[in-house]
Amino acid sequence: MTGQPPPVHGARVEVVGLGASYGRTRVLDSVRFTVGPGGWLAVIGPNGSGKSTLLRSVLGLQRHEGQVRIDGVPTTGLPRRERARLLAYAPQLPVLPEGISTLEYVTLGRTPHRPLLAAPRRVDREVVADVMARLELESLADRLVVTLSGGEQQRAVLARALAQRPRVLFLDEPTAALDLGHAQQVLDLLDGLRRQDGLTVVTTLHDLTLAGQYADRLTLLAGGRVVAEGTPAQVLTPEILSVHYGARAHVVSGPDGPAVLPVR
Ligand SMILES: Nc1ncnc2c1ncn2[C@@H]1O[C@H](COP(=O)(O)OP(=O)(O)OP(=O)(O)O)[C@@H](O)[C@H]1O
Repeated sequence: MTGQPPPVHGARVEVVGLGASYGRTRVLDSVRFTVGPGGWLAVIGPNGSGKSTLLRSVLGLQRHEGQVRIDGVPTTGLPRRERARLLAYAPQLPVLPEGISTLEYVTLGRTPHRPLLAAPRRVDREVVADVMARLELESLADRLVVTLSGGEQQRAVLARALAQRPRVLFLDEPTAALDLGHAQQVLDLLDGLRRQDGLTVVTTLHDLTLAGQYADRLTLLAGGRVVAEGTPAQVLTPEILSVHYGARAHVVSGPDGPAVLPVR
């Protein structure tokens, strides 16, 4: 492990009246949530409920209505570079560039912080080395990033987002391609960053047990609307899972939050 990079401080994210459509099909309506510095909000919901569209809208990557404020400042007025210094995003299905190494790919995360076309500075190299060590990517540094396995690519995408040293991190299904140990490693890393540095974390998560054990608030989307929100224990109930997922499940409470056990 290398020396600690300078700390970042999380920001408050407020989303009000968010709506989005694809053509004439409305996929998000009147969505609102707030997450404070150091908070971890997991957006959950069945397939097609609008989770990815919500993240993309909040990041300004998608046409939408409504307002997104970071520390009270509407993001619509923020220059793109300033927005990239505040907010980082790891998409569910990233398109990785051909012909560049994993190290070069992760270093792209430093772009918003350094002068255009300038070579990486010492601080950039230190931040990149730190996140690559934390995500066990050092031995893959020289491999073409497109040749990594699915789970290795997912860790590289997360490393690039962390190298950005954002104040808010948006992750779409960050553990989808990871085995259980690597999923816990990534979630523990995020948990450490939010507790130590106050990084604000917003993730979508299909694994409801992991969502319940790591996030401090859950927002449940169904049909593009918020149908439940609160602490994991408030949202992860057998009734809510039955109504909105059509799922049969027991919910077992544990010291780190509820665990969802599917019932045959
Ligand atoms: N580019 C698009 N054009 C048309 N419809 C789209 C497009 N992208 C998404 N949709 C639709 O919008 C709805 C919400 O999709 P979205 O990907 O946001 O859901 P999700 O909750 O992230 O789903 P999943 O859990 O399956 O990843 C779905 O009905 C989807 O089919």
